[in-house]
Amino acid sequence: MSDLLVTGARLRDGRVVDVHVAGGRVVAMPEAGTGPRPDGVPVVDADGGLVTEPFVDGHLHLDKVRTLPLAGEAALAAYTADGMAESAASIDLASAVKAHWSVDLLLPNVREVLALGVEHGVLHVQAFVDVDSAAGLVGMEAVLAAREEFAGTVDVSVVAFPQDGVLRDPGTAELVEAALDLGADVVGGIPWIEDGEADQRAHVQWACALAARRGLRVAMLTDDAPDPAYRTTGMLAEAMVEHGLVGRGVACHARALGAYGEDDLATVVGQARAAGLRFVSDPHTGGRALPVRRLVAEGLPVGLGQDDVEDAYYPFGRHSLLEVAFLAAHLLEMRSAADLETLVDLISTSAARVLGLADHGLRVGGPGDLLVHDAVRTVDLLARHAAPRAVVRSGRVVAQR
Ligand SMILES: O=c1cc[nH]c(=O)[nH]1
Repeated sequence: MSDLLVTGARLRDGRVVDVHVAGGRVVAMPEAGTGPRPDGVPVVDADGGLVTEPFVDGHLHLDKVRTLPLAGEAALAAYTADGMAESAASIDLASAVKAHWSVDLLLPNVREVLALGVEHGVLHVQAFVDVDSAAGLVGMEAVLAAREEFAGTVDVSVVAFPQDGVLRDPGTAELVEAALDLGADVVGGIPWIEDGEADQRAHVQWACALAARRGLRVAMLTDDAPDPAYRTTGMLAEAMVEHGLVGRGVACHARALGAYGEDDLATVVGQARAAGLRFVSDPHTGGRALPVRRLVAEGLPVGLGQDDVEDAYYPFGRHSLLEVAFLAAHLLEMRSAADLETLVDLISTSAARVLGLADHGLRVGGPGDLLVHDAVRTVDLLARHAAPRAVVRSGRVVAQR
């Protein structure tokens, strides 16, 4: 909990202020150069550059980061990903390499990618961690250890994620319970990969009942294929209402919604609103994306996520949410001035709403967490998608260029 003065900070609404942080909280934001200058307090001069909230990664498979070398050439060959077959191929490949997993193998990768995120201003992560018959609790142990190491700098919300299904992979339900006992804080799900609608519904019901019983949130990968026959996003919304989880659920990917006709899409939007369902899209890692612009216009909370970093699903990734937003500007056709502001919201304030982060936001009384950028205009922030000049957590500079 430190004191800091950030001078010449350009806010996204155009005001240029000095940000005074005391005891790790923002205590004043007067017009630049007008407030008292406290003695002996470290100063970061933003010099008229944009200052934003920290970035929030709503969806990262943190256990798998940098495991692409294990999957090898076969994974590269499967990267044509735009459909059901390819996505399923990635799941099978990623599953096969788990036989080689150990905490010693995974933990250095997890650390490196969290540290890379800090350099890029990512201070909140919703981490999906496989718990299934192939991985057991190995990935969970590695990620929980890293969460401990980064406490105070990065907040990692850990999802116990049954990557290979619950009905398809017997024993997984028990492993998810064990992961929650170890310290995972969100019940995960991937209903769309179960065999047929009845099993998909049973998967959603199991996860929501478990979350309700333990007083937790749910976060699921729904309908991760461009096939309008998939219906698990609506199933999730309905089950959230049924189990008293209103406002406590996140659907990631939901790519099938991009293939729905207007009537079906309107139905899911209505169900999501009633359930307080939030969305995370990662348009760069796969084919046809969730209709983000439409969901934002409907007032539903949406965030973007990195999804994967150098694994069987995606060969790139620097854990840079500005890079993700830059790619989304192309893939979602969002390049007007208003769209660019929305994209920055999707990796900061709006993503914080998706994860239910109460203590996020650059304001007097808020946390002393902020990013100082070189860019002066939002368009330059996205065009350069560079690491921030300074990354500040609770008034402490945790990364600097
Ligand atoms: O199911 C999925 C999709 C993307 N990345 C994963 O790790 N799993």
